[in-house]
Amino acid sequence: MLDVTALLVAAVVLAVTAVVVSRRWRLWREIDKLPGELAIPLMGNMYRVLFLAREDAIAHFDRETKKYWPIHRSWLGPIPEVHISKPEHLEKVLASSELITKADSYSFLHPWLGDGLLTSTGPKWHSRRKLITPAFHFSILDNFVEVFAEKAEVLVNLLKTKADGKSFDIYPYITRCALDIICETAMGTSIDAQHNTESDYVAAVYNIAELTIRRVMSPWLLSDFVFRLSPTGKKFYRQLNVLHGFTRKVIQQKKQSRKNRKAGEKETQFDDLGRKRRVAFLDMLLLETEDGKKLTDQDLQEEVDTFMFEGHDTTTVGMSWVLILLGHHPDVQEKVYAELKDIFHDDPKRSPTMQDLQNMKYLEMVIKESLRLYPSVPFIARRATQDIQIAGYNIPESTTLTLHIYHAHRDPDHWPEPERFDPDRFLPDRVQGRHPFAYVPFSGGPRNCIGQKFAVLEEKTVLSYILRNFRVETVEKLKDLKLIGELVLRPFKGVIVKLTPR
Ligand code: HEM
Repeated sequence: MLDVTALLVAAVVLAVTAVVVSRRWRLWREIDKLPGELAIPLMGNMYRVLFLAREDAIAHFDRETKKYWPIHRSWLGPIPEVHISKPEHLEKVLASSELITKADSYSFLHPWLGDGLLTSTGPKWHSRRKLITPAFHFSILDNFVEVFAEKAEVLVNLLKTKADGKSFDIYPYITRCALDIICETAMGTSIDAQHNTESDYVAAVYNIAELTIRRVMSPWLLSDFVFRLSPTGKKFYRQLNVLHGFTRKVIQQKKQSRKNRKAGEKETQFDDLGRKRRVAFLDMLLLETEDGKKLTDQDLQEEVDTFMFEGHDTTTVGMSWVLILLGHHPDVQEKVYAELKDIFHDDPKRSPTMQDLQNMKYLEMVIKESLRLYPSVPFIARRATQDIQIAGYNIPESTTLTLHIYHAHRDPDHWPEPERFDPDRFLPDRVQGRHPFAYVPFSGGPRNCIGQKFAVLEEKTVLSYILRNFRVETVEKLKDLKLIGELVLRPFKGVIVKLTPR
């Protein structure tokens, strides 16, 4: 009897092994038809990046992508990854309503963002996206212009103390301004990060991104068990408690105040600081919840945390690159200034209205060209949930598809002289006829960025404040800047500028 059982177990183990091996064999055979560097068993191509300095990684990926242009493969240990850079090939993935599942690497964001809009997939993502889309309606964004302006004014006042022609890193100033903006618009709460630089919450937002990156770059921290026990993991979870504790508290307070209002308690038109009350994304989500579309506290927290994550680093680097590029191109900076003078001629100190922001046509072209050359999110990744044919190759299910937004924006077939900064590329007649996936800083298709209009309005407001008040110069040459593309694309050594008052 024992022999029969043992035989059966052995047969099952053999059959399962045969299926796994044949699947791996097929995967390996298909993937290795694509060009790419020599891969070694188990390690794949990781040997090429393991000892690479952080600031050299982008240059390395750039060389590799150009060498095998327009498509190549690499192996992250046993995991195959296909790199896609041509707009026509990006379209195949991004436009698909099937290929909407994020790559496994996004699981590093799970402890922080849970299964929110950025990381979820399938029916959960569909229903969330439908629910959240109205929160980004134009009328809601209109109510945020005042917030953008209020925070930008604080920024300009702080920068006045630095505008002595000496160089300094403007990046932390812009980060704190963007943090103030997203806190107020997402949660309706003011942390005043710009004055309160020592706040636990502000430090936690900073640290959590840094610790997430440290984990991604350290293969020995991949396992949750090991990570939790490591010093990096312990620090990570301490910071996570601060972040989640804060958002949880804000959600509870908002819910309570809505309950009080329903119970007949009259809410004043003004908040504790004497400012007119504004609607935040969280209010919109709570409204949806009261309309019967149930979102648990956990769901609300995931979405608020996702806005906090996606909504400040991305715009910070976006604005930083505009300042760097304008520092290198004083002629373009003067054209932007002339446009701003034209708009605000009656009162140089006036806060912008939505109409003013819409009139900043040239600044918008500058922002777009800057996002072309330096897209805030240079690479995104999906998991192939089915076989897919690209450039004559069959890419099997379960492969990681890494989409190089950075390289699509430099494809010489679509962008003549791709390295040249030229905002006129976005003149209406030059945009016409361009491939729809040649320019995708906000991704494209069904999983594009829900916050893109918000981002451009915020950037226009803050940049217009800075440029109305200061002339910006840069110190380092563009070609000497080393980039890092961890979560967002930024200059490794900060954004060093000189400001002089206008
Ligand atoms: C210049 C600024 C920004 C850039 C360049 C940018 C870029 C992107 C990109 C490339 C994606 C796709 C990510 C992926 O597929 O992995 C994305 C998704 C997303 N972005 Fe943005 N983003 C910006 C600002 C914002 C802001 C301000 C918010 C919120 C207030 C926001 C919220 C989101 C969300 C929630 C998603 C996930 C959408 C979904 O999957 O349905 N983003 N963004």
